[in-house]
Amino acid sequence: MKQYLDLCQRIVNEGTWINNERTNKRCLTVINADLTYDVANNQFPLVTTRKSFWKSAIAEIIGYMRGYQSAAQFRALGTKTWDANANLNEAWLKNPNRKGEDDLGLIYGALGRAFPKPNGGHVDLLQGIVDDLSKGIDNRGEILTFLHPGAFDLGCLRPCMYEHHFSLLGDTLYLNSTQRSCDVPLGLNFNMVQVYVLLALMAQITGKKPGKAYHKIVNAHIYEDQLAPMRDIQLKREPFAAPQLIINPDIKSLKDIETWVTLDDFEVKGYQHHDAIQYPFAV
Ligand SMILES: Nc1nc(=O)c2c([nH]1)NC[C@@H]1CN(c3ccc(C(=O)N[C@@H](CCC(=O)O)C(=O)O)cc3)CN21
Ligand SMILES: O=c1ccn([C@H]2C[C@H](O)[C@@H](COP(=O)(O)O)O2)c(=O)[nH]1
Repeated sequence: MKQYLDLCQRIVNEGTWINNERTNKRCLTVINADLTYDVANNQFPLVTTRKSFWKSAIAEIIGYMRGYQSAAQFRALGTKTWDANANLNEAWLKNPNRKGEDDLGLIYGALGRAFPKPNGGHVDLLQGIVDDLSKGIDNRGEILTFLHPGAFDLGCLRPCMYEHHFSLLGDTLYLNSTQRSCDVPLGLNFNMVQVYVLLALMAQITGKKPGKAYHKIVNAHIYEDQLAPMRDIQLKREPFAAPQLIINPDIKSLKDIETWVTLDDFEVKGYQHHDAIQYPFAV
């Protein structure tokens, strides 16, 4: 939590104003941030200086692991966070590749579960990594990537957290996640949870111990209409201790995640937080 608040404060103190054409908003921006999550000791990185809707964040990462391509699938799992990008994003609405209401196109898991091969066919990157790690194999390239520059016009948004690289040291699983663009008040609140849960879940289904997760962010920004509540409300609050995440131990395979897991399989213990703050969302 401290590292999150330090990043927010750093943007407020040292950020540069950059005009963003896609959203037509200015962003106070810094380049490069590195966050670390201690999954081994269950230090769940949940923001405590406002109420966090962590279930939505977990729904998103499960949707990515399942290869979802529609905002309706995300809603059925328990989050509305993809509705605006599917149905209100001007550029996507005009794009002839959009297949109607709720379509997101080739985003995140839709690529990671069926990455097109240059010579035809697809590779299921996530299944390959799960198979290797379960056998104790780390080929120094256990990379789940959602980034395919040739597919940018086939989806509503380029992936923000675009790569997750898993590593084994003995029985301990590590994760390095990379994010190209980060909406710190809204998106990062979720992305920290997702990096943590991805390592915790992958360790659980491959029979490994979770170690640390390292989260690299390149462009970290606060939109102009988010600055006042961040600077004058959220940053004035004292954080509480980190809560703990409990994951249903019956989740034992990727098939389980694909078929029956719901948000009821996740519980947060000891979550003490300040009041909610509603930040504006830039589409
Ligand atoms: N500008 C922008 N920021 C983002 O963080 C973002 C995008 N666009 N587009 C794609 C996804 C969608 N994500 C979202 C979308 C909405 C919320 C949001 O509204 N969060 C509220 C309430 C969530 C809820 O009630 O479930 C929050 O207070 O955290 C968060 C992340 C993250 N991504
Ligand atoms: O997981 C996510 C997804 C999106 N974001 C934010 C980062 C940016 O503010 C926008 C995406 O806009 P681009 O113009 O494509 O960079 O969404 C996030 O923080 N986390």
